[in-house]
Amino acid sequence: MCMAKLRERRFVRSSPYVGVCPSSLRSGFFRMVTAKVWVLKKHFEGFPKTSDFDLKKIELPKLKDGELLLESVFLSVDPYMRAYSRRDMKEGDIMIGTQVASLTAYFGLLEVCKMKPGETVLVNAAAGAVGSVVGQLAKIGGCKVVGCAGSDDKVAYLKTLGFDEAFNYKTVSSLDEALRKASPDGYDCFFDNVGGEFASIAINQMKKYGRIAICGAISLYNDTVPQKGPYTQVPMIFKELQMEGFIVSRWNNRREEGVKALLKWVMEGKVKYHEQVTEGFENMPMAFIGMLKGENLGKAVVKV
Ligand SMILES: NC(=O)C1=CN([C@@H]2O[C@H](COP(=O)(O)OP(=O)(O)OC[C@H]3O[C@@H](n4cnc5c(N)ncnc54)[C@H](OP(=O)(O)O)[C@@H]3O)[C@@H](O)[C@H]2O)C=CC1
Ligand SMILES: C/C=C/C(C)=O
Repeated sequence: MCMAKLRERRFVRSSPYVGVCPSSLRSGFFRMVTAKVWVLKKHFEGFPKTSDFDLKKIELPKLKDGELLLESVFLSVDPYMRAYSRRDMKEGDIMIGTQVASLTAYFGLLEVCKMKPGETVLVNAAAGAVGSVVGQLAKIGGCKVVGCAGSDDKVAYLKTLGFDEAFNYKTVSSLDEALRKASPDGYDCFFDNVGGEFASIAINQMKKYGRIAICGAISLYNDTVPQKGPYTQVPMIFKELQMEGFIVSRWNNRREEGVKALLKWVMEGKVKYHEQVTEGFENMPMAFIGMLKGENLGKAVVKV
């Protein structure tokens, strides 16, 4: 997701850079633009480091017909920043790039988990952008919601959002016990943002015919060596579970429906959100790394 201000028509460019911020416009016939860019210097080895990125200044190529120049206002610290152009825009207009966080929760819960009123929904990374919306949508849908997150403050936040049960997965003595205590009858739906060990344990506590939406696997993204079991085939068979991975863009043709529904709930106060704002384009790698470490509450964004 990005929010950008239209500075000049005729320029919109996908680039190999992690983040681009046009910083100055030189007047004159050719209107050359310099921009600050974060360049991925080196592919991550294990957990990303600030030294993997380089901040550079570049001169952007001249605009071509049909292109727009966008100046970033807010950037998201996840890898799917996009911009789209509209012919009827004028200088100074604000454009919103692809939004995925809340739509991911909406379509994942409705279409993959197929939640029904009265069911019990489990979500991990629950205080983050996707997870916090999953929990609130499941409440709107008449479900019991169990969430877990990585700090006591985040757990307290989940309670303010209406989660029925919440726990700190980093401090519980047994994840298995914590999940059982939160829902002794097990789980109908599991919205998995984390994968790995958490998912293996949770899958054992699914109810018969439970549905598991594999949204993300953040506990695995920075592994240099693939993690091994415990393996989940046996509970999958005997509980007759359905597990489905998904990418939110599957429902691009229903974005308007999702955005309208979510906006209505936000306006009605039924869906609350929090933004973790890092100030300054220069701090983008730190914001990204901080998000991976769990320093964000809600959606992590950078105010350029
Ligand atoms: N399938 C799709 O179309 C999409 C998938 N995603 C996925 O959804 C998930 C959530 O994304 P998003 O909401 O943007 O990010 P979040 O805002 O949830 O931020 C990431 C959070 O993950 C938690 N986390 C990090 N490492 C671990 C770990 N080892 N174990 C458990 N929790 C961990 C941290 O919270 P804590 O303090 O609780 O540990 C951190 O705050 C990601 O896996 C992402 O890849 C996102 C968008 C679209
Ligand atoms: C579109 C985003 C995908 C993941 C897995 O984060």
